[in-house]
Amino acid sequence: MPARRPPRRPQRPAAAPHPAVGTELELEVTGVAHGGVMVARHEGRVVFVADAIPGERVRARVTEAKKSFWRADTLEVLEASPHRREHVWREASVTRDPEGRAGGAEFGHIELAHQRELKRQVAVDALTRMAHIEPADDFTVQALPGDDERDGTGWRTRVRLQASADGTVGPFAARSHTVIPVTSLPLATDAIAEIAPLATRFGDASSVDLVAPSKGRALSIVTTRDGSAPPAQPILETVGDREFALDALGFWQVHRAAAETLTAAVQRAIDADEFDPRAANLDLYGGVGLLAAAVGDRFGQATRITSVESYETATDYAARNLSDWVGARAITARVERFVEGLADDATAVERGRQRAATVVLDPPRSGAGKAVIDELVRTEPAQIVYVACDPVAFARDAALLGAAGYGIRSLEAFDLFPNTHHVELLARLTRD
Ligand SMILES: C[S@@+](CC[C@H](N)C(=O)[O-])C[C@H]1O[C@@H](n2cnc3c(N)ncnc32)[C@H](O)[C@@H]1O
Repeated sequence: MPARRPPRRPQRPAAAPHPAVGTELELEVTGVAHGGVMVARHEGRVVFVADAIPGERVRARVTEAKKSFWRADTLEVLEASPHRREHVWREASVTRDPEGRAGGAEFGHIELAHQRELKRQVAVDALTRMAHIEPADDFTVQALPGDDERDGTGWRTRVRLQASADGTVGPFAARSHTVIPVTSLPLATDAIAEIAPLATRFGDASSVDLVAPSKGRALSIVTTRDGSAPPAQPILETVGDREFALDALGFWQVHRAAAETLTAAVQRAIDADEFDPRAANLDLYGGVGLLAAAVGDRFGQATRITSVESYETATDYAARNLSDWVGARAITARVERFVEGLADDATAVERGRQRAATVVLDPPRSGAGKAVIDELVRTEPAQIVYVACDPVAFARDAALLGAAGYGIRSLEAFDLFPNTHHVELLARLTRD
């Protein structure tokens, strides 16, 4: 007997867009929010506005209408902020139709020093509101070497171009997956700009990655639509005198000066009096071992440290990159699995080593999260150095750490992503 098909569910009609979507508003922009958008109000409701600056009056079109907030795109600047300037990327300018603006440079219309001030405000707001931590009065977002001279351009050593159905490549539009053809990539390093195939059509590509390592020539790697992985390409990055091997498409800090800046900042953050080279020191979310090497280079040959990373290829490279330290090892694991039961399953000797440990953690944008923080604090490490690429996720984790008795002893912020809204924080935490 043929199998009976279940009766078809009546199809739900597609929800009609909210009547506000598409309407135009005049808005007074009053502040900055997380995520590269500014804050305004319309009839008491918060509207997050793209391509504006606090202090401006703009005409904007509503793109999304939720119960508690709306989103809008700036169409025209009616009263400009003194911090407004011509966008560093012509193809992302507010003078274009919002759907045709290139994404990835959402602060490019703001003077560089003021971008950093807005990033500082976002970080301070997240930390005070979510973690009840008040950064010191002199807390600022620090520029990386060379950025002021180039107005925050020429720093990206990695660029992904997306391919549209007709083979045109370019960045996605600011808030959609529409590929925008562009004639330049101002945030990219000169080496990438030179090889960028912006006028080429790629018949069967889904994306083209451009990678400019600090050693060797820049590479262009095509990923095809059939989903097959491009062949592995080992590259070398240098940080001071140290070399790191990695796969061209593996994680590496994107700004040309970021690896050096974070190495120095991690070395500076660790309190030598709290550091024990024989302890069960950890480098969580370790990539190819950049920050474990920073620890090893500061504290010498006898340093014991375990670098934990989920991507096996990166761990293989990390093992190689950390071979100078006999006490260093790299293991492939998800951090949440690695820390699970770490304290409970340890012997008394191991517990002593855990309590004496320095833990460096550098999670992805979503942060480490409750499960990881809860297990980590059960090991009671002597100090935690948290490298964060998202201030809100960091504030969430800092609140959990605070509840477990770990307070922030030092805090720095770096403008690793000029002309975008992103900011990097680096904090050292110890028990009260
Ligand atoms: C922000 S990167 C930092 C890498 C390294 N610390 C560096 O500075 O080069 C985060 C790394 O965490 C890895 N990762 C992401 N989620 C993970 C997880 N749940 N467990 C372990 N590693 C993870 C990624 O593959 C990436 O290499």
